[in-house]
Amino acid sequence: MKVLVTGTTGQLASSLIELAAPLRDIELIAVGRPEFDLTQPVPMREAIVAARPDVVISAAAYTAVDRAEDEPALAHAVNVVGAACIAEAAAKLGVPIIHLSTDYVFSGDGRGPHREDDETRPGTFYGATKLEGERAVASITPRHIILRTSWVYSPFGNNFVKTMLRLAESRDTLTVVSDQYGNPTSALDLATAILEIARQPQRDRFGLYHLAGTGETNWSGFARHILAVSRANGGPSATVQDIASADYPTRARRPADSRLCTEKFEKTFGRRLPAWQTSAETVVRRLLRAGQWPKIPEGQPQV
Ligand SMILES: NC(=O)C1=CN([C@@H]2O[C@H](COP(=O)(O)OP(=O)(O)OC[C@H]3O[C@@H](n4cnc5c(N)ncnc54)[C@H](OP(=O)(O)O)[C@@H]3O)[C@@H](O)[C@H]2O)C=CC1
Ligand SMILES: Cc1cn([C@H]2C[C@H](O)[C@@H](COP(=O)(O)OP(=O)(O)O[C@H]3O[C@@H](C)C(=O)[C@@H](O)[C@H]3O)O2)c(=O)[nH]c1=O
Ligand SMILES: [Mg+2]
Repeated sequence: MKVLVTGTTGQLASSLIELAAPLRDIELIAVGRPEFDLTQPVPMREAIVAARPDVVISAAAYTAVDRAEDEPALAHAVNVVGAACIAEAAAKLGVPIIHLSTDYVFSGDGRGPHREDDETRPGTFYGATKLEGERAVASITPRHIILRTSWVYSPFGNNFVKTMLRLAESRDTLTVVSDQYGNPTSALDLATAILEIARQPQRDRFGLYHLAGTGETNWSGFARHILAVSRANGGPSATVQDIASADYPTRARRPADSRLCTEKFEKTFGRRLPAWQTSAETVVRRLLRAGQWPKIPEGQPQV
């Protein structure tokens, strides 16, 4: 079968490309920049229609959480208008779309784990555009599987794991917020589950689901685990000091508790993602082997 993913260098797109490469039954096509830009979504939509995939995975998004506060129009163009255009292509072909969304649709002021029908109230512009994007996709085609995931890391692109390894190279102590709770998710685990869903006939499984790594932590707990694994494998290490969000000012205010309840996904699809600690260990070890943890994300404070 032919599976099309939007985005070419994103964490999830890269994971899908890597995992699908050896599979005989899946031909994976990635569409994205520089050829196609979601701010000009019509050519992208037409290219998708012309490619005639059996399923579309809508993974590309504007993901710079802080920068989105200052570039609301761009974030909206990509996450809402762009996502809608991708859904139009899937609708025109009559094929399912698997669209990715985020835990940041929740304000995080209430207690998690959040269920799919819990009240959404994004506190960031990124979260607001992702929520509007979900709604646009759902209104355009009933054949949608919307997956809200969280705290994604991988050997690819920019992410918190790479940032921690990078900072630990030059510092003895890292200060990391300990009052924001969530579920770290490996993009490779996510991609594995998505390819499995893509293979199955969808029928009555369309809808909205939460899908994230099993177990929960806060950012400092995540950092501590990353650096413990790194240290044990001869990589950079540092002491992690807990701080409050108030002591780590950022342009966008992150949710305090955006933990996701993944029960609905488990009941419907009969699987859950591995424990976040196990998957994080796999990714850290792989990064250490490759000697790679480049680039602190643009627009992020580099304390
Ligand atoms: N990262 C995270 O922590 C989380 C992500 N998600 C969601 O999961 C999905 C996948 O995220 P992830 O793989 O981590 O994202 P990344 O930030 O790693 O990658 C984003 C992708 O979107 C593409 N993109 C951004 N702007 C445009 C544009 N104007 N035109 C075309 N493509 C564009 C990028 O393209 P290019 O390759 O050209 O840079 C890149 O391929 C997204 O929908 C995201 O909202 C949900 C929860 C957590
Ligand atoms: C680098 C760093 C970050 N932090 C804090 C800032 C923030 O509250 C938290 C996480 O930082 P980041 O900027 O890496 O994470 P952030 O960009 O907010 O990650 C989010 O990205 C989007 C795309 C999503 O959809 C979310 O699920 C989530 O993964 O850690 C520290 O406390 N110390 C540090 O040294
Ligand atoms: Mg970030």
